[in-house]
Amino acid sequence: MWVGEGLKVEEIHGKGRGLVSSQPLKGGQVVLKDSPILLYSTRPLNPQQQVHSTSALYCDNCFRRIQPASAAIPCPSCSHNNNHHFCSTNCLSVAAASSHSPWVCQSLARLSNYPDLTVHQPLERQVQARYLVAAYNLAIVNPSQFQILMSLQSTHSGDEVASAKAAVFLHSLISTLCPPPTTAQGFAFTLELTSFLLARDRLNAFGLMENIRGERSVRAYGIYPRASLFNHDCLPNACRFDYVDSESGSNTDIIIRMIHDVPQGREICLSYFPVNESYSCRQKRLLEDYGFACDCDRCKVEANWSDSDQEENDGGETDQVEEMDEDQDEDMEAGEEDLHSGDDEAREDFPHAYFFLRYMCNVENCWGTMAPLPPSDGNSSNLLECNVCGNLKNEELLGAEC
Ligand SMILES: C[S@@+](CC[C@H](N)C(=O)[O-])C[C@H]1O[C@@H](n2cnc3c(N)ncnc32)[C@H](O)[C@@H]1O
Repeated sequence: MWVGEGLKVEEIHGKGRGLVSSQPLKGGQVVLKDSPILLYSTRPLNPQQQVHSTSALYCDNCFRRIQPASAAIPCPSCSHNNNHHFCSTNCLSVAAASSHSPWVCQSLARLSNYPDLTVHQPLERQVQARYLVAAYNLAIVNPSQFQILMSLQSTHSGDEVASAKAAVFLHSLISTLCPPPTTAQGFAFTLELTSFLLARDRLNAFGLMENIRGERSVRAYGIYPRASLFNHDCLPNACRFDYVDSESGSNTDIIIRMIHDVPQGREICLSYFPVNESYSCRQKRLLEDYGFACDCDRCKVEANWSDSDQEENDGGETDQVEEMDEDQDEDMEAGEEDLHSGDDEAREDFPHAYFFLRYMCNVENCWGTMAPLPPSDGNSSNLLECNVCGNLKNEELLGAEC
């Protein structure tokens, strides 16, 4: 499979498949642009349960914010319960032929009127129901993309009893209220398939984020088959950008850019969550949500920290970053060799301080990761962009800012 500029798929010991650089890569270089095969909203199924009455309205096809909300075009089939909206007639007709087919429309309407799901279950279950409807719809409208979904990693993780219960509940609900049409080729609607689909979602979904008045939430989840091949590292060398509110026709694509230079043959990894999380939180999340114990270089170092070191770092490592000796920054260049170099005591205790100083966004409570803008004419850019808030920072001014 061709995955992206300068990347190849390899089996990585203990991790399954992963992506490795097939040539030296430069900081800021775009190594992958990927389109979703599936997108689904995180809104409650019943609009009356929207947590904030002021919550933004998104197009149910392209997931751009609809502004003003009065410009929204309701789906003519489910407008009676005011459930699904589009930003244009084009999005409405594209969705009607794909992600918002008559079966989806009917299924979501039935599910939204079912209190056992919408009142007595957590929001997470309703979002899983949306995902299952989207996945079974994919099997009907685009069997080849459904096969791609089926090829993604699906090892079970976390609380297996709770996951099995959720699968039984959702499967029986869909079987009763809205079974997928039996005409669909290439899949059998079984409890086993439902539970594998849920596991694939847990391990592979990327969140398209929203930031309203500093409060971050996920507006939609997407399955990006090539980006799903990136393994996790707590000190990633690449990070993900999306520009979902942009006017571009491919606004739901995600872009993976290199954070710094890496040589050929190095595994390229993302962090599956903000890099400021403490060692214990990271280990817990990775085990519960992704089914593995992380043994990356950063975890190896932090595993030896004392409890007081851990506590000091819980809730954000920025304090330590701010305390870092500025000389360290001057000593080091952006290249990966430098990130792993250093033999003084401070670097052994906290060799990744440099990473936080340089590549973590310094906007309050953002915790985004910064990567240089794409190089032009083979020259790396001095401007770093935050993948959460879009803040730009000039590398040359880094010392002055800190
Ligand atoms: C999004 S998938 C990544 C691609 C996956 N390795 C594959 O073969 O398709 C996430 C899964 O990859 C594995 N994985 C990712 N990062 C890992 C790491 N640092 N150590 C061990 N396993 C990892 C875990 O099984 C995790 O649930």
